[in-house]
Amino acid sequence: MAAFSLLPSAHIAPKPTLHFIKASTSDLPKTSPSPPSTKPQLPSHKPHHNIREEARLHNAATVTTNHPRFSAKYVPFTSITGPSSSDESYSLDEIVYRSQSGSLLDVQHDMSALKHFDGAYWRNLFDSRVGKTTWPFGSGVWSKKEWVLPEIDDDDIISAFEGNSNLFWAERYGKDFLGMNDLWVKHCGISHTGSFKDLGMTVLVSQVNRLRKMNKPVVGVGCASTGDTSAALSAYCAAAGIPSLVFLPANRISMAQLVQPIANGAFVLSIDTDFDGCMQLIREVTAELPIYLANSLNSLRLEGQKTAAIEILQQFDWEVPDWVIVPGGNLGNIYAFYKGFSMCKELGLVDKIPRLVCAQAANANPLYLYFKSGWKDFHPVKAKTTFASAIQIGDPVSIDRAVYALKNSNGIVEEATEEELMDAMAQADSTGMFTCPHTGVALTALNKLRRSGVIGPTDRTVVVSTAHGLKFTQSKIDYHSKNIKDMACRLANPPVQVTADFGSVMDVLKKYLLSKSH
Ligand SMILES: Cc1ncc(COP(=O)(O)O)c(C=O)c1O
Ligand SMILES: N[C@@H](CCOP(=O)(O)O)C(=O)O
Repeated sequence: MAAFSLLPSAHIAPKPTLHFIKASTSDLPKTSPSPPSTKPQLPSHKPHHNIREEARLHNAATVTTNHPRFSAKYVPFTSITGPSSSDESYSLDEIVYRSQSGSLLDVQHDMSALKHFDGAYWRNLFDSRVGKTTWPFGSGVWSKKEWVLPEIDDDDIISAFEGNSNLFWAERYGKDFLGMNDLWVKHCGISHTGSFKDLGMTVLVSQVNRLRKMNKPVVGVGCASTGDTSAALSAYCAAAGIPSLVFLPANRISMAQLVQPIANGAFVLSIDTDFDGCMQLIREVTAELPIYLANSLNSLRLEGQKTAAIEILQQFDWEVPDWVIVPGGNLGNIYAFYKGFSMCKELGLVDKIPRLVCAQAANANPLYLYFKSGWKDFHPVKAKTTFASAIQIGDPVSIDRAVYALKNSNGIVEEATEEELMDAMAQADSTGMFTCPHTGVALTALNKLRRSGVIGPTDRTVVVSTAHGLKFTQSKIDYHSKNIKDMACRLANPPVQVTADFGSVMDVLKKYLLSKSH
């Protein structure tokens, strides 16, 4: 059989007023459970406003009221304390990525202001915004604006109405392969640029837009990338008219990922090193030049990414799943999920959080090794080539965030070999999905935990699918052509070559139908 290699390889309990800001009448606290309307009522003789103008008019028609002032700031973060309550803090309008001691930063919200409203209020508010086109709340991220970037002007937001992604009931996959009846796949890759990175990038680029309007020294925005961060950055910057610069490890990302920033007009550097080398370079460059850092070292990104967790709860009508499994590389996303779930608990939308599983490729597994050591020894690794190329990362910048998230969610770390992740991806595809290899890593983790009995048959489990399978077609072609060294590719389903005559076609069809009849 010839191989088919096509390509080169609310009810509001009023509380004492804190600060006062201008808020629209529709945002006034209500004593009834109904959430505020998010749709401005415009005079009928003004039908030609676009949604951004509608929001502008709506915000202009505001009154001063006893609405608490929501705010957020950067604070130092460590794996032991999490976000610190020390005196060190920075405005989100400062350009800062690390604390004085060199630790990570976290965006800390004024929780006492948010607690001015109860859980029912927030649930109703968020639910009221789903499925609308109201600017900016039609976005799954900005529908949670008060918890994301509360102080940004709606007019400064750059959004592609990202989020609101499908939570897919994996009925057949769960039943046939895992004996599970409540398995779900959160398709974060069915998104504007084909990965979950859109969720964070809308926040980061919106804040950059605001900083530039404030005349802060930001000439462009840059990132190191294994392909998805760069795609999202270049798309959002292109939409905003802001220059973007991307550092890519040469020959280590898929063709589809490479073409995304090129098409969106980014300044693309293909560098002869791996992702960790690119990350080091972009950190040095952004320390010297007026280029804003867009990697998840910048905690703004995680504010957007955390909304996927809130969205999962919302999609389950605010019931908490037992498990959420997330593939991990630079390790920002596992913390983002933890933060989203934790905020929902702290603000009374739910009463617990799920157990988190972070899944790594065995070829790039520093977190897994750390976990297995009982959190004793962390050592960066030299990441080896993996089909899950977007997580080929050996020295994750968010290691401390991941450790904190896992320790505080009774979490687990699992790993997947190349064969395991490719088989899992093919198996999921055979039940109607079209997954990426990183989702294959997460599915392998599920498989292992299910077989060892850690995850039970009726446990409600969500696997986070982080990118669209269409970005990784070459790996699927290689698999289904059985064109991978030292891999059985046991689920390969290559096309059958047949001559163009009725008899030959009938022969192969009969053989196929026979094989299906028992
Ligand atoms: C498709 C995909 N899945 C998973 C990840 C891992 O996310 P994180 O780096 O936040 O751990 C990335 C990027 O790193 C990615 O691009
Ligand atoms: N997979 C990422 C790697 C960088 O992660 P980030 O979240 O720190 O930007 C990518 O697509 O580049």
